Parts: sequence; structure tokens; C-alpha cells
Amino acid sequence: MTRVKICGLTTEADLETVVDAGVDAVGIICGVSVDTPREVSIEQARQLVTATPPFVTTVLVTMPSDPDHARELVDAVGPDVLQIHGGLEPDDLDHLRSSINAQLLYAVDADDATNAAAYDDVVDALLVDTPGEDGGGGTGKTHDWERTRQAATDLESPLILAGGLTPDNVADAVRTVEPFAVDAASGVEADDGSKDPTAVQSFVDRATTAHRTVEPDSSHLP
Ligand SMILES: O=C(O)c1ccccc1N[C@@H]1O[C@H](COP(=O)(O)O)[C@@H](O)[C@H]1O
Repeated sequence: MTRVKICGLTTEADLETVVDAGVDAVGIICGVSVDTPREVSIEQARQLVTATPPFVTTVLVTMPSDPDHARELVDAVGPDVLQIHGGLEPDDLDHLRSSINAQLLYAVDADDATNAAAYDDVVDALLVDTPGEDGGGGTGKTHDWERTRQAATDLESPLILAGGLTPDNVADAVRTVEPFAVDAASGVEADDGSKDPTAVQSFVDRATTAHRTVEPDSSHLP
């Protein structure tokens, strides 16, 4: 079954919303070089990680200036997984992975998914996203899922599909790409930026049942 991560929690109310909906992982954004309403302070990130119940994976999403910066954030926040967006080289990630007490996930640009192979051996999972020009995520933009599916066939690492996923398109995305997991930030938010309970529940339900959903057969209709 496809796993679900919901990203960009900023409050304990968001945490409760997504945990109640049955997510597998929660994303907390801290230390990014782009302007985003989803970024929290190190202290808030640590509190959200601490408040997360057992059996829910905590993911620290960051854009470190260098591997030392990433290590400091992991030590301060204590997540289960570190998700890196931005320009670290495979060698940097290889060293980083062996020196942190967390698994490592690297976000690759869907426009450059062939580049993912260079990172395949040095991370625990690859996330394919539709980043902005500044390299950050949370753009709410989808990409060519067929191309991502093709790129994924050559990869050993579990693939996490991100970029513009919503309750309306996630089932189609799962059936097209067949990812290990899906990840959404902006597509499940209310107007005030909080995680919308109805949208989050619908996203989880549709992502996890996508392969069971049979499209209505209209071939017999005139
Ligand atoms: O969400 C952000 O603001 C963000 C900022 C900087 C790096 C990553 C960010 N979010 C990640 O972007 C993708 C997809 O977001 P969306 O669903 O298109 O809004 C997701 O992996 C988030 O973890």
C-alpha cells in the first residue's frame, strides 16, 4: 500500500489533524533558504517531533548550506528522517548519511530525474518534486508523472512522489507512478495555511485505496 507523508506542519493542531487521518509520516520544515509560511523555528520543530506519537515517522525538511549545518539541525531537532532540498553533492550526502542518527531522503527535480541515479546509492529514499526556481518545494505544481515513472524503473531507492498532489489527483498519481509513498504540503491546506482535516483525510483515503478503486466502465453506454 502507498505510504503517505503530509508536510509543512506548523502547529500541534496540524499534527493532530494528520495523525488522526492516519498518515505514515509528518514533515516539519526548518532551516530553508526560501520564503515559506511553512517554516518553523528549531525550537518549534523540536517540540513537534517530541509531540509526534509512536509509529508515525518524523521528517525534518531542510535546505542546508553545507553538511555541517544539516548535522546541527538533526542534533537539535531529533527527527527520524532528514529530507534535503537544494544543492548538496552525492559525496556530501554519503558522508552526511553515515554521520547522523536519522535516515536520509534527497529531493530531486522532476525536470532532471535522470540525475537521480547519481544519488541512488547514497540515500535511503529519493523524493521527486517540482521545485521552484529557488530550489525550494511547496510549489503546488505537478510534473510529468509518466517520465517520473520511467526514471523510477532504474532506481533501487524507494521513490516518494511530491509536487502539487491534492485529494483530487493523488489516486491518478499513484496509479501512474506507483511510488513507495506520496507527499503533499500545499494541496491539503485551508485558506489560513492550517492543514484542513477533510482534505487530509480525503488525501490519505484516496492515496491508500487508489489501486482498489475501479474506474466506472462506460463502454456499454451509448
Ligand atoms: O513546502 C514548502 O514550503 C517547502 C519549502 C522548502 C522546501 C520544501 C518544501 N516543501 C516540500 O515540497 C514538496 C511538495 O510540496 P507541494 O505539495 O507541491 O506544496 C513536499 O515534498 C514538501 O516536503
